[in-house]
Amino acid sequence: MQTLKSNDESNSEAERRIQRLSLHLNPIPIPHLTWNHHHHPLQMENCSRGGKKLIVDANSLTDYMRGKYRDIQEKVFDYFNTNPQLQTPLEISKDNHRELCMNQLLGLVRGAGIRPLHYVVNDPAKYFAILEAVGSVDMSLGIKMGVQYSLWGGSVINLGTQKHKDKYYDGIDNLDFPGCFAMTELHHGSNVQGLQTVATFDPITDEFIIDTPNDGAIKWWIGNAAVHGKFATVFARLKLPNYDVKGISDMGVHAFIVPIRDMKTHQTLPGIEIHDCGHKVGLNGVDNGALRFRSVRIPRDNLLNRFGDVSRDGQYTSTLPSVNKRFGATLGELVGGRVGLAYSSVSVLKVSATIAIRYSLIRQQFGPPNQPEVTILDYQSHQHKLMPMLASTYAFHFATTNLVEKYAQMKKSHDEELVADVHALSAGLKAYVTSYTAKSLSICREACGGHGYAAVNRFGSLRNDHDIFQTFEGDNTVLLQQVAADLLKQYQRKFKGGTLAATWNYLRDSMNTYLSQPNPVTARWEGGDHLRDPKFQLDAFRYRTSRLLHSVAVRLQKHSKPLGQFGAWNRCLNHLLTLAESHIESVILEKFIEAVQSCPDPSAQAALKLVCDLYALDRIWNDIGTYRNVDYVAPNKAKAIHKLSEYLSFQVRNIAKELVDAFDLPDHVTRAPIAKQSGAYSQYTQYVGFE
Ligand SMILES: Cc1cc2nc3c(=O)[nH]c(=O)nc-3n(C[C@H](O)[C@H](O)[C@H](O)COP(=O)(O)OP(=O)(O)OC[C@H]3O[C@@H](n4cnc5c(N)ncnc54)[C@H](O)[C@@H]3O)c2cc1C
Repeated sequence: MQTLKSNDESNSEAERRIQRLSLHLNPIPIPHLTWNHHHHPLQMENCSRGGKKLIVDANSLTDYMRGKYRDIQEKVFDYFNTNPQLQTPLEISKDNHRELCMNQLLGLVRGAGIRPLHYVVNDPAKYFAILEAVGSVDMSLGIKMGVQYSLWGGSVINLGTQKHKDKYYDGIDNLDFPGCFAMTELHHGSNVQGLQTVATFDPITDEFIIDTPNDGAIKWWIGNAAVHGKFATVFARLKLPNYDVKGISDMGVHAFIVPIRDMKTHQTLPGIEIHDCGHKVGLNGVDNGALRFRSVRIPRDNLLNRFGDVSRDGQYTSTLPSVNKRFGATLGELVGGRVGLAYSSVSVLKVSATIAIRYSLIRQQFGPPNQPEVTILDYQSHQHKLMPMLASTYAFHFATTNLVEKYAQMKKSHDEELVADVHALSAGLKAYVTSYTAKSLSICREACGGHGYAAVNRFGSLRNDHDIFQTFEGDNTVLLQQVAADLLKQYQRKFKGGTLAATWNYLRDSMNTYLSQPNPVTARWEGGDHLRDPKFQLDAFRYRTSRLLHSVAVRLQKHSKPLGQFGAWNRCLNHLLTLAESHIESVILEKFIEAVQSCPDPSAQAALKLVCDLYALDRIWNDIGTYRNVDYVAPNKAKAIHKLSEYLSFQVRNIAKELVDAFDLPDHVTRAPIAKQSGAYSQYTQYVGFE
């Protein structure tokens, strides 16, 4: 068995070995940051592992990355740090976890005095910052808070009118009115228009009668329903007596406030049956339940009537002309949940990457005979696992921060284009980021070997709790199709001479470039300056998206005659999903490049540029087959891209410590003993009981 050695024990032999390990990587000088207005020379130092290493000041990087709302995040961290009774233990039963989670939320609101609904309404970016911090205390708590404030609170605020705000705002905010968001049914999750619960208007009593017409319509998976909820926003088909035809008209899916438990006794109200959805793969601090309604009467006022209303005499009114438009507007108001998930998923990725990288910097395994062992992050394979992931974490940080800003702007301006933009962008980023994080959590666990499997080192709970982020608030495969559909709409608009929404603007130029063949001269350019030029990188991403968009549009047209629209869509589905992902990658890169360019500190800017180049080139390399197939990249260039991305991984490894430090996650947030910033091994041995 190899003996464990501390970090300090590296000596010149080990350094020489690492140098040998990295000899195949020709150092390529870091190109001038031509867009750096400050023109400070970049500071480099000789690296013990060979080559040059950037000198990075993690603090200035943190200052740049840190959102405006760090103070409130620290308030959350401090509150839980100083209230150990509110920290979630590693082993806890489902029922205890649910109670603890409710107490954590009560503590946050009534103990720490943080009022999330206030921020949902007035400062959404601050609300998402709180959600992020709370999620890193316990992801169940983040979701519980999301159910109460984004979903239950958000539906009342965004789908209701002033009378609803007057009646419910304070109770939701101070948790007197814990509530649920009851959309999904046993038979329908993604296809919300297929919901079957009904709300029939009774003009005699001026009430709606809520019914579950069959078992397929039982509301399922409803967070906060099994134990704590007193109210639910129930999505149901609004039915009205139609006197003209002596029948009933279906006005489509609407939202209704339904009290489900008695305010005083907490007993389930008559006509309502509630069951527990049971033990889950993760998020067991959230009490998901199933609800059945049998002729449950609620006042007419409980219809959340912003987009459609029913008068005392049973007349339906709406400013929106069709069922589809009303449905679109209703769901459009709920994108906040998606924005929050994308943003929180990045924070899960930050925690996971921090644990894996900090540990990989102290862990040593193997070495040349009779020589000190090598730090595992110096293995090329390990760099390949973790460095592009670290680069992606940075990329997602800037992309989701931008999304949050856009969302906050949209809430203020209600500008129609911005609404459409945020809708598609939130769908795309939520799908892309949560899928990436889910895969990365397994990679991080594996990168930490056996110790990654100890529950105390977090990967198990992070993976289990986060996994469902891929499904709720819109299944990722379904969301990507919305992005593809939106791109096709924009594409058609372009050919009709219309304008493009801001996020898709690039398509105007790149579609034109695409329609000509790739340039055979630039296809051969392989110099480091060229490959690290943001213009080359963005062009390559956008070219791929434009090409996929054009080709799928042609294919859809071809297949729609024999197969119909639905059949044609299904025939091209994988192509459409690749298109959506490619587009989202372009947007992420664009936001990253903008963030690098606006960074005021030269050392932080140089570090970000390195990371951004790795993000871009690694993605291009991952999809090199596509680029080669159309001769966008000649064989020599493909080889240069591969070599450069390996080299960049190596360079990023050199500043990996500073890069994870810049996430600014204190040990009491990362919590894993193997990732402690000092004495990791001793904390780990103490955890299992050694003195
Ligand atoms: C822990 C948890 C908490 C939840 N909390 C709530 C809550 O509080 N309130 C609430 O209303 N709901 C809640 N949900 C429900 C959740 O929103 C749904 O599960 C989600 O929307 C997906 O729907 P589904 O389960 O019906 O999946 P399905 O739509 O049945 O999807 C199953 C599979 O089919 C694929 N698929 C479906 N449609 C298509 C298509 N058109 N093209 C290609 N593939 C397709 C999907 O990609 C997926 O892989 C929760 C769920 C869970 C597990």
